[in-house]
Amino acid sequence: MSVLVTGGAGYIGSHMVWELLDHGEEVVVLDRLSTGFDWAVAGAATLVVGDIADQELVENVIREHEVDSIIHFAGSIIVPESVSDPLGYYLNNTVKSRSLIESAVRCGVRHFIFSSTAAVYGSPKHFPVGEDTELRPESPYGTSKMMTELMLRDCAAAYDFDYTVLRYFNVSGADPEQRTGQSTKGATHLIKVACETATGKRPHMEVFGTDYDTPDGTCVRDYIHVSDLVNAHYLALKRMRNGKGSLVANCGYGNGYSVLEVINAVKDVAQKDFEVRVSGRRPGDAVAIVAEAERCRQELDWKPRFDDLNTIVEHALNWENKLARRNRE
Ligand SMILES: NC(=O)c1ccc[n+]([C@@H]2O[C@H](COP(=O)([O-])OP(=O)(O)OC[C@H]3O[C@@H](n4cnc5c(N)ncnc54)[C@H](O)[C@@H]3O)[C@@H](O)[C@H]2O)c1
Ligand SMILES: O=c1ccn([C@@H]2O[C@H](COP(=O)(O)OP(=O)(O)O[C@H]3O[C@H](CO)[C@@H](O)[C@H](O)[C@H]3O)[C@@H](O)[C@H]2O)c(=O)[nH]1
Repeated sequence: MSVLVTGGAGYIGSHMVWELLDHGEEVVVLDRLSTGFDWAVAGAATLVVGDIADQELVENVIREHEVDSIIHFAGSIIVPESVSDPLGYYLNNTVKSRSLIESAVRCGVRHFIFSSTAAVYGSPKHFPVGEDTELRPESPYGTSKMMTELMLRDCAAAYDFDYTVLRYFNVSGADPEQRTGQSTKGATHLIKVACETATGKRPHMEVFGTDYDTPDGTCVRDYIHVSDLVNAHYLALKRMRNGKGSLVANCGYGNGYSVLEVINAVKDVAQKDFEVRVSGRRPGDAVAIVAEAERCRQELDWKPRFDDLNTIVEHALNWENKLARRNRE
């Protein structure tokens, strides 16, 4: 029996592979290497290079590796890019997920975990945001993920199949042992960008909008350490294997930090000042979003280990320094 990790050469997927291997699971990764890297996949996992919508390939992999569960990370992830390329996002995130789900159903895969996002909520009026809040995505990215959630709900009702939808808030940090981290080229995520600026890879960075209705005028997010996030996936897998059925749960800590607070944390931890320029709002950005995180703790018995912004930043910086050393060698 093995677990198929789609997008396992990417940032979060490569951490998932280590989490599964650390728990003694057999792992097969399917990734087309569009934003991921073959070297990011742990050597003990099998890497198959290909697209999730190649049904012949996917179904062969499922049968050959006796896949009982799929953890589906593969997708396109940049909110503003989805605003300018909605068709690309609906294709890669929605249409291709449908194809993967169909392959799973045809091959009798029993458990499916899906990377959803806080972006399905848009900018909710009340905080923290519980799972039963109305879904009102404000970007094609969020809508593309919401549509996949709905397909999973309907498929679980029709076929012999359980699913877990995990709605991630802002994923950041890196493996504390530095076995993997975020290596994305041309990264757009705030903590990654700030760490690249702190380590001199970028001359300066920008703050997108200081005129929001928030305490310091910048957007507020709930940053979750990637190692805690992938641990929630492992617990969700165990829960489904124990016959507990389908689940939709937020993955965040319930703490909101503004863009400026995050940048200051990076400056403090790196002990470095760097240039920060103020620019206009970025299309598709929600104003503020913070998770109600109780369901994940209760249903999965999830006990986060890195719920601390400075620790997240420290691990992200360690990985950035490792990448910089690697590039110099
Ligand atoms: N990073 C975050 O803050 C965040 C937050 C919420 C949800 N998510 C979701 O988590 C998942 C993983 O995100 P990430 O940050 O690791 O991104 P990433 O870009 O590092 O990883 C995505 C991986 O999927 C692969 N991929 C993309 N399309 C594919 C396809 N059609 N077939 C095969 N492989 C394909 C890419 O090569 C890459 O390795 C995504 O689904 C994303 O929407 C991420
Ligand atoms: O150089 C930068 C980068 C970001 N930001 C701001 O920082 C905040 C966070 O942005 P970012 O790190 O890009 O994350 P989000 O746009 O919130 O989206 C992330 O978090 C979502 C969940 O909340 C996921 O679904 C997405 O995949 C993931 O990209 C936003 O207000 C951005 O405008 C800046 O001001 N400057």
